[in-house]
Amino acid sequence: MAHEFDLLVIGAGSGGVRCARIAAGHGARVAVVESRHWGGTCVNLGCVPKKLMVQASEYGDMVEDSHAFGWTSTRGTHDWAKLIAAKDKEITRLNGIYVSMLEKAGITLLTGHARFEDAHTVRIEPSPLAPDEQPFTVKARHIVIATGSTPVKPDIPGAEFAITSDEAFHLPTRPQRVVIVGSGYIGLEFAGIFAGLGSEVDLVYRQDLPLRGFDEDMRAAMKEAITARGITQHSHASPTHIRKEGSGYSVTLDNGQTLEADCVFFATGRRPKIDSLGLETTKVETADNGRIKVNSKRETTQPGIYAIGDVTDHLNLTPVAIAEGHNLADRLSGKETPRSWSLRTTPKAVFFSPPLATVGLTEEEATHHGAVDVYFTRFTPMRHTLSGRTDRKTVMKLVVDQASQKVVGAHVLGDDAAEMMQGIAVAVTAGLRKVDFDRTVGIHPTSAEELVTLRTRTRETPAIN
Ligand SMILES: Cc1cc2nc3c(=O)[nH]c(=O)nc-3n(C[C@H](O)[C@H](O)[C@H](O)COP(=O)(O)OP(=O)(O)OC[C@H]3O[C@@H](n4cnc5c(N)ncnc54)[C@H](O)[C@@H]3O)c2cc1C
Ligand SMILES: NC(=O)c1ccc[n+]([C@@H]2O[C@H](COP(=O)([O-])OP(=O)(O)OC[C@H]3O[C@@H](n4cnc5c(N)ncnc54)[C@H](O)[C@@H]3O)[C@@H](O)[C@H]2O)c1
Repeated sequence: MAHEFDLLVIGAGSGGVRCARIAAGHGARVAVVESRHWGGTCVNLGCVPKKLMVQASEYGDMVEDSHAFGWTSTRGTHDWAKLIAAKDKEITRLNGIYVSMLEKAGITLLTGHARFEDAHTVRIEPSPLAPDEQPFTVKARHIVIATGSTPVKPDIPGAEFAITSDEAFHLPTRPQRVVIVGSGYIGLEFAGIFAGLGSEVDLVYRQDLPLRGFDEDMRAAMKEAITARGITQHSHASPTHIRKEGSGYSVTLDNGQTLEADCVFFATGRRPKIDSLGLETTKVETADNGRIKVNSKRETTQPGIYAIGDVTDHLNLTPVAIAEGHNLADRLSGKETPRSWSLRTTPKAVFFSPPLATVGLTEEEATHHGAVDVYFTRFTPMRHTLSGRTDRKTVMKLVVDQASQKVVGAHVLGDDAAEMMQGIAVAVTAGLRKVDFDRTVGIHPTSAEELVTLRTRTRETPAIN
C-alpha cells in the first residue's frame, strides 16, 4: 500500500511538534494535523499564559514591598482586560512561530479533527481551526497520537456553572470572589494568580494538606505559604453542589459550609483526549481513564501507531512530552536515541508565589529504598527582612540515602525555586553525594547557597520495609 507520508502526527502540541520536527530533520515525509491551536495546551492554555499571569500577579506586592526600600510608589489598580489582551497578543505571536517553524522544516500542516478509519488511514474533518474545510483522508506508515488531555469536572449538581483552566484564561473580567476546588498544580497556581491580582480566594481540597504526592514537609510549608498569600483554605472538604444566585453562585461543601462566589473554578485534574479519535477502528488499547497504553518505546498495542505526552497520562509535563516526541522520532528514523532520562529525576515546579520546586524522591518515597538522612531549613529570605513579610518563608530540604550518601531528593519553596532547581536536578541526575554538595562553594548572598551549606542533619528516618 502506498502511503502519502512516512509519519503523521496527530496533535501539534509540545510532544507532537517536537516529534514532527525531528523526524523531518531526519528526512522523513511528515504531516501534522491540528484541530484547535498550534502549539497545543502549553502555548495556548497552559504553561505560557499561566506563567505570564503569575508574573502579573506578583507586581502588586512588589510595589508595596518597595516602600521599605525607600520607594514611594502606590499599588494602584489592576486592568484585567489589558493583561488578557497582552497575553493573547504574545500567544498569537507564538502560534505564528510554531506554524513557520513547522513549514520551514518541510512538514505538511493539516488543519482539522483527526479520526482513524483504520491503522494507517486518518480522516480529517472540520474543526474549530478549519470549520469550512471539506473532509479528506491521509495515509501514513507510522502514526503518532499526541492529542494531549482535557480538564475534568466532578459530577455534582451545578457543575455546569463552574469553569476550568481552559476558560480562566479568557474571563472577560476578574472575579472578585473565587472558589477554587483542588489543590494540585492548577488549583494552587490560579489561587496565587487571583489572590495576587486582588480577588478573595477560597481554596477547597479533600486532604489535610495541599499538593498530594509531594513531600510531606513541603506540603506543610505550602499550606503556610497559601495562608501567607491571604487565601482561605478549606481542607477535608469537597463541594456537593453549586447553585446560581443572582449574578453569583453558592457552593455547598460536604462539611455543611456554604461559600459565596462570583466564579467557581474546578482544578480537579485532566483526562487523556481521545474523543472521536476512532480508536475502535484500530487495535489501540486504552486503560482506566482513557490513557493510551504504550510500552517503553511508546508503541501502542497496534503496530505502526505510537502515543506520546499527556494522552498516555504518566507525568504530564511539557518537557516530558517533548523528550518522548524527540526520542520516538529518532527511533522511527533509525537513529540512535540521543539521550535517556528518568522520570524519577524529572524536576517539577508549582508556580505559586513563592514557587515550589522539586527533583527526585520525597522523604516518604526514599525510605522505601532505605534509611535516609534529612537536611531541612526554614528561614525568612533577605528581601522580606526589610519588607516585613516575615510570614513568607523559604523552606529547603535535601533527602540523602544513608547507605550511598547520594542526594536522592531536593525540595525548595521560595523565590526563584524553579530557577534554582534546574541546576540541582543536574546534580541529582548525576547521582552526586552529599559530600559533593558540601564541597561546592556557595554564591553569597543568595537563598540558593543554603543548599550547599546545610551541614547539620535534621533527622534520620529509618527504612520502611
Ligand atoms: C493550566 C495548565 C498549566 C500548565 N503548566 C505547565 C507548566 O508550567 N509546566 C509544564 O511542564 N507543564 C505544564 N502543563 C502541562 C502541559 O501543558 C502538558 O503536559 C503538555 O502540553 C502536554 O503536551 P502534549 O503534546 O501531550 O499535548 P498538548 O500540548 O495538549 O497538545 C495536543 C494537541 O492535540 C490537538 N488534538 C487533540 N485531539 C486532536 C484530534 N483528534 N485531531 C487533531 N488534533 C487534535 C489539541 O488541539 C492540542 O493542540 C500545564 C497544563 C495546564 C492545563
Ligand atoms: N507547573 C506545572 O508543571 C503544571 C501546571 C499545571 C498543570 N500541570 C499538569 O497538568 C496536570 C493537571 O493539573 P491539575 O491541577 O488539574 O491536576 P492535579 O492532579 O495536579 O490536581 C488535581 C486535584 O484535584 C483534586 N480532586 C480531584 N477530584 C476531585 C473532586 N471530585 N473533589 C475535590 N477535589 C478533587 C485532587 O485530589 C488533586 O488535588 C498536572 O497533574 C500536571 O501534570 C503542570
